[in-house]
Amino acid sequence: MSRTKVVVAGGAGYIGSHVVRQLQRTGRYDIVVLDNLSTGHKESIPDGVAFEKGDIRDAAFLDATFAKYKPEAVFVESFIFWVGDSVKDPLSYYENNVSGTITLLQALVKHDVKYFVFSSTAAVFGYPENDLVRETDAKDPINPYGDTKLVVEVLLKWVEQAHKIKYVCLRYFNACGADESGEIGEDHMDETHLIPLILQVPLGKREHIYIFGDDYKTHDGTCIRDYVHVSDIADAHIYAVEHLTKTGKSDNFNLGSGKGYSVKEIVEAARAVTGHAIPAQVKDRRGGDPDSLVASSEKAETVLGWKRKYATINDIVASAWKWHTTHPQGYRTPK
Ligand SMILES: NC(=O)c1ccc[n+]([C@@H]2O[C@H](COP(=O)([O-])OP(=O)(O)OC[C@H]3O[C@@H](n4cnc5c(N)ncnc54)[C@H](O)[C@@H]3O)[C@@H](O)[C@H]2O)c1
Ligand SMILES: O=c1ccn([C@@H]2O[C@H](COP(=O)(O)OP(=O)(O)O[C@H]3O[C@H](CO)[C@@H](O)[C@H](O)[C@H]3O)[C@@H](O)[C@H]2O)c(=O)[nH]1
Repeated sequence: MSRTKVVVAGGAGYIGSHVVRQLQRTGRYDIVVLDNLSTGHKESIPDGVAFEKGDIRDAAFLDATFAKYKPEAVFVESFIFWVGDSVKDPLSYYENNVSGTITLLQALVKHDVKYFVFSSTAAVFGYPENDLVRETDAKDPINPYGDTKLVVEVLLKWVEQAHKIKYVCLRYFNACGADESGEIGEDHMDETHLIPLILQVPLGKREHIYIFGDDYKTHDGTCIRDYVHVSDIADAHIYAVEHLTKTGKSDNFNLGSGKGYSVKEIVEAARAVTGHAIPAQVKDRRGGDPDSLVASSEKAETVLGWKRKYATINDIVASAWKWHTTHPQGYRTPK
């Protein structure tokens, strides 16, 4: 069987590196990672995967890379995404995320690449109108980060019409956990995500976890989110590209689990997994946090055939714990 040539832009980052692993495990893809290493890690790229260091905003670099590898599909994980920063510095967000994706799409057009899988986000919905967020729900981002994703989603419709590029937008809810091998995981400088921050307590890196607000309209007052294992999210990329090659139909999918957990419940799960007391202190709310954000995953399951392997929050947290205990300094941990 012939192998499909794919480019993973941002493939050295947290989610991108897991997409690369899952693609590689199928044995059906020739993979090239394209990454400027602004937040990614070269050490995450496994043997057998080509790497080109460069920027998605650099048309000449993309031209040379696409001419060399002749990809049939491109996956995009190369966004900057700290929500707080996006409010303070919207221009950098639009420049990297929107302008970068436009330059990338121009390379797809020039090199006749047919398929595009885009890393979108729950943040396109802003404050959700329903308990379970469906693909058809209103989109109204409340920060520049979410808006850059929505701009690209809309842009893709017109690019498809003009240039016949077929695309899938995957809207990740809260990505977490780490690859079963224990070799790759989450290593963000200035981490803001809840689960890695909680695990810094049993690792001895912080004394307690702050809970941002306990006066939300939820059963225990803390925010509810939909935590999905990063390898399950990565698998969805394979379903997405197979869907595109089989049906030629562009589409958008929410990637969640249909079940939300409160911040307090995540802290409890981490206590159960690590056996550590993990002290928690309640602080003021963080700006721009909706009470609850949980996805219906029905469409991804029925249309793509997406199946999640990680069913329980404890399994998800345990996989993150395995990565952090073996890599307390992330990729800088001496071997
Ligand atoms: N982590 C989450 O919970 C979550 C949830 C929803 C959506 N997302 C989206 O998923 C994507 C990946 O998130 P992540 O957590 O893996 O982030 P990450 O920072 O770990 O990975 C991003 C990668 O893209 C690279 N990159 C950034 N700008 C680039 C550019 N201009 N040119 C080339 N490479 C560039 C970085 O070096 C890095 O390797 C982002 O688009 C993010 O918005 C993440
Ligand atoms: O020290 C902390 C860190 C976070 N939280 C709370 O934990 C929840 C989860 O926060 P975090 O892990 O930062 O994720 P989100 O802000 O929900 O954002 C993630 O999930 C979104 C989709 O749901 C994506 O759009 C974003 O890119 C991704 O960072 C939120 O209620 C936070 O207020 C705390 O209480 N204490």
